[in-house]
Amino acid sequence: MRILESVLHGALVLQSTRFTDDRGFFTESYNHKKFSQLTGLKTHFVQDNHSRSKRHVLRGMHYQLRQPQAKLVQVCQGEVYDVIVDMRQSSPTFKQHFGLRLSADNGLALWVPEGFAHGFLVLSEQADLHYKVNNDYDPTSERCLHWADAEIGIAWPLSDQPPLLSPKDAQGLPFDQLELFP
Ligand SMILES: Cc1cn([C@H]2C[C@H](O)[C@@H](COP(=O)(O)OP(=O)(O)O[C@H]3O[C@H](C)C(=O)[C@H](O)[C@H]3O)O2)c(=O)[nH]c1=O
Repeated sequence: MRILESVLHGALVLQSTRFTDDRGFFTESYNHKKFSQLTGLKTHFVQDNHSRSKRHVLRGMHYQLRQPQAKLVQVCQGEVYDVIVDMRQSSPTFKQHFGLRLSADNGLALWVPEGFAHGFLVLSEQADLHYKVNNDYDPTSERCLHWADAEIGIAWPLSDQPPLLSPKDAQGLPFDQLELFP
């Protein structure tokens, strides 16, 4: 695994190392020692998440206020447009967002520190997201930034179809109504 670029304050785009042969490929999707040496981070992941979504699904933009989660996000099937928004008032990139295509083919991973809202739009027939988090799920402190918030202005690669949203995400709040991180 290597760092491709640093995006927003503290977030990283990583490239996994693939050992390809006639059968296909092998990759260490996560190696604690190599990740720590590469990033200098002392991260203890407590939960692995796996979500499967069909084309046009948009999940997000979510964050947990009281138990903020850092995430290491990868796609192991299909392709998504993955987006993070910096919700940390003290950050030099506060209110800025970054998006990229994560796919089973490109083998990219996104390191998302605590304090970011996270979401994605599915671009393939189906997409499986695998991501590690370093804090427990806390639905009582979960907040949802509306995916189309005009102040943030995410340029989603939408098709002619509107995104498929959960009722929760359809009721996401505007940025100026959300509690933020210090
Ligand atoms: C996140 C989570 C959910 N759940 C249960 C709660 C619901 O019964 C069901 C679906 O939850 P939800 O609709 O919140 O799932 P997503 O819309 O994929 O939420 C995630 O979407 C964005 C992309 C994120 O980065 C977060 O990890 C997370 O908020 O799974 C759990 O049991 N544990 C969990 O950690």
